[in-house]
Amino acid sequence: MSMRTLDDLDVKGRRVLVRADLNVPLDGETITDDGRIRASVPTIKTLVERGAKVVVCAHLGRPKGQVNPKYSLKPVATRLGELLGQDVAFATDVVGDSAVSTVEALQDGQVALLENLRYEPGEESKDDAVRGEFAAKLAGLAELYVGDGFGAVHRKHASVYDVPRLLPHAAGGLVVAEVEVLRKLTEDTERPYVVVLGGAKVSDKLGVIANLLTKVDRLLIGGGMAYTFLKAQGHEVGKSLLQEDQLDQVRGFLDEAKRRGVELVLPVDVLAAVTYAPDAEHDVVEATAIPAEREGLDIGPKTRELFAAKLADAKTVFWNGPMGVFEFDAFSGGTKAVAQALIDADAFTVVGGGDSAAAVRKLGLPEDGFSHISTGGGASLEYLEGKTLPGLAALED
Ligand SMILES: Nc1ncnc2c1ncn2[C@@H]1O[C@H](COP(=O)(O)OP(=O)(O)O)[C@@H](O)[C@H]1O
Ligand SMILES: O=C(OP(=O)(O)O)[C@H](O)COP(=O)(O)O
Repeated sequence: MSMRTLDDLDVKGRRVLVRADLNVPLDGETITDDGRIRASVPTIKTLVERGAKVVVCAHLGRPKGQVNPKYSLKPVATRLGELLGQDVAFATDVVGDSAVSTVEALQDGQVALLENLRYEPGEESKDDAVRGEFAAKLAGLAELYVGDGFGAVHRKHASVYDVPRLLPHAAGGLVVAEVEVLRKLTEDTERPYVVVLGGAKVSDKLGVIANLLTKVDRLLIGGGMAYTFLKAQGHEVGKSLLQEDQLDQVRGFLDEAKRRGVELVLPVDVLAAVTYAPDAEHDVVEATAIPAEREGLDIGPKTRELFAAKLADAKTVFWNGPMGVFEFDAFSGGTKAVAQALIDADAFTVVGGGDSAAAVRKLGLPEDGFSHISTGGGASLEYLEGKTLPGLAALED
């Protein structure tokens, strides 16, 4: 795949729309981890230094086509300004009057951020015409496009897929760097190759498993992902996260893993809590005996040891998705144990995903203990499957 880079665009004095992934965790209006904003800074800085008028666009959370102040990018504009060392003008809509006037007021070397793309139903629409109409408005704000939101390149969304078809475009430095590392993971995979999956985006990420089973030697499943597997094996999971409509699919994965000789490793014990809260009363229980009124919020001590043992001899590891609700200290031990096992392994180790990367930082683990920390979880997983990602295909020459 060949993608044009920033060096192929003459940006001086021109309005450049940068699609970034600024989907950071928030506690109210406080950004709890700014990793994705930091990762977006080098491309924006390069454009500023080259005299572009930089129009950044991004999504935050999943507001589903509705304006919802809870998902405003305003706090992100402030943080981006601090990191860039210059003001970032904030447009209070995406393609409306505020966006148009904010962009028109930009001088060379200045930066603006548009409000959350996902306030607009056109951004994520499955209808090509609806998406196309919104894409045309967004493209109308700029003369050039830079795709740098690696964490969203697996989404066939207007800002990711359609806009680069309407404007001269290039890949930003973050996308180029991420693809380079992931390509290495697919091209020289030293074995054993172990993938660890967890997190909460269960329905999204179950889809990658069928394909991963053809590539990996071991698949360790923890986090919110594990309970659909335990239930598929016939165990009750109480109030734990569950994707009831995908149980048949998961039974298929269990059979397929057996047929292929892939070790699919599930939790043997969990921390079962009475409620979803930082100070929730909880006990360690067998994964096969979760009480009806409890929910599993972390993997238990035996599982931590089991997963560490399954990672000890790995030569290549990809990990996406926390093993538990790491945001609550009482349920962060499983994630910490798995992260430590990656650090200890003599392997090429890649961590991917906004929350997984945030967890590494929150838990005080050394970022240089991993070969690479990717900004994209779902995007990395789909790349590893060998899929063509819409946002990368759109950037190809
Ligand atoms: N057992 C669990 N029950 C509920 N939520 C969980 C559980 N384990 C992990 N999570 C949540 O998963 C979220 C991260 O999931 P996800 O978005 O899939 O990861 P990433 O952003 O790294 O790709 C975290 O907010 C974490 O609290
Ligand atoms: O957080 C993201 O992905 P990730 O959790 O898979 O790393 C990206 O910003 C994409 O967000 P989405 O999964 O709501 O499309």
